[in-house]
Amino acid sequence: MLRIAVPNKGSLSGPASDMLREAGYRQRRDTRELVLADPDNGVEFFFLRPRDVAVYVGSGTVDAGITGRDLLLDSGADAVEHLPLRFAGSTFRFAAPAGTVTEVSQLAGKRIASSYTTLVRAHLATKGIEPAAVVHLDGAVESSVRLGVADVIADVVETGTTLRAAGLEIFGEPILRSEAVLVRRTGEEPPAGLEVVTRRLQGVITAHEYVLMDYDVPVELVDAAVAVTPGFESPTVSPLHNGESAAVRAMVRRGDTNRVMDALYEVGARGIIVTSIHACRL
Ligand SMILES: Nc1ncnc2c1ncn2[C@@H]1O[C@H](COP(=O)(O)OP(=O)(O)OP(=O)(O)O)[C@@H](O)[C@H]1O
Ligand SMILES: O=P(O)(O)OC[C@H]1O[C@H](OP(=O)(O)OP(=O)(O)O)[C@H](O)[C@@H]1O
Ligand SMILES: [Mg+2]
Repeated sequence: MLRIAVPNKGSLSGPASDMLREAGYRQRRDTRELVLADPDNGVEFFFLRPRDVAVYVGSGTVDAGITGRDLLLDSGADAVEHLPLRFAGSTFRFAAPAGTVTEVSQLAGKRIASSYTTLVRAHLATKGIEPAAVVHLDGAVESSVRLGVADVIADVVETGTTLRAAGLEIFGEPILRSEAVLVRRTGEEPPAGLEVVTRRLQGVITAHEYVLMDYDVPVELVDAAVAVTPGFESPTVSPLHNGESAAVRAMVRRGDTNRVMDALYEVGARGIIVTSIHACRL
């Protein structure tokens, strides 16, 4: 059976299990369950700390796992990104009290607190900057400056709410753009069975990111309408019974739905209907 590590806690845990469930896999009902077999699909899930997932994958004790790109890079484990999963998006950034440190070059000689110290050290090394110290903290890193443990932090930023509440401001370019990722062991062929898991997860991502759009358009306007909705490969165009119009079906990015409907209406399409995709395999 393919062994897959899944975060047992934290912000990745819920969405990771939801995604696997949507891909047709059994997921645990009780958060105290540590292992769950899904024999029908030939997979066994191990619920592990998100920070440890890449370590298990790198050691070869599990075949693949879901973690954050930031956690993967910080772990230094022999694991590589296999598939970005498009949830838990965040940036990893430096921040300091307003006006104190405003450029990365000013980090020389400063104390920097983070839960991702390997990542921070590696980043500073590429810039040739030597800090006074890189202080490892487990969490609530935003409080470290006020409490006098550090001058600057490097932390996960999603909305920026936590930073603002702590009176901190980001500076410099993002150190990293992170999201949840499926990881596998470095330098090995993907293990047997991972291809099916990958295709299923890709199907879930596509079903979330795209909608199906149907519309009717006079035959002489089909080319203009199809230019607005080119679809994945090419849209399906079927003749209507009246012989004057065609029915068109195409996949459209969910975020573009209303702009595309406006454009189609302008072209002359009518009866535009948008449907969510429940599942797909491209
Ligand atoms: N607010 C957030 N938005 C998006 N991703 C986040 C957020 N907070 C943490 N993450 C991501 O979650 C992963 C860290 O998971 P981890 O469980 O260690 O911390 P957590 O989600 O902050 O949970 P906790 O602090 O409760 O242990 C990283 O990949 C990080 O980028
Ligand atoms: O930009 P925001 O939307 O505010 O989100 C980012 C915050 O969310 C996470 O914190 P969490 O609540 O998990 O606490 P932690 O620092 O103890 O991990 C992360 O570590 C940041 O602190
Ligand atoms: Mg956290």
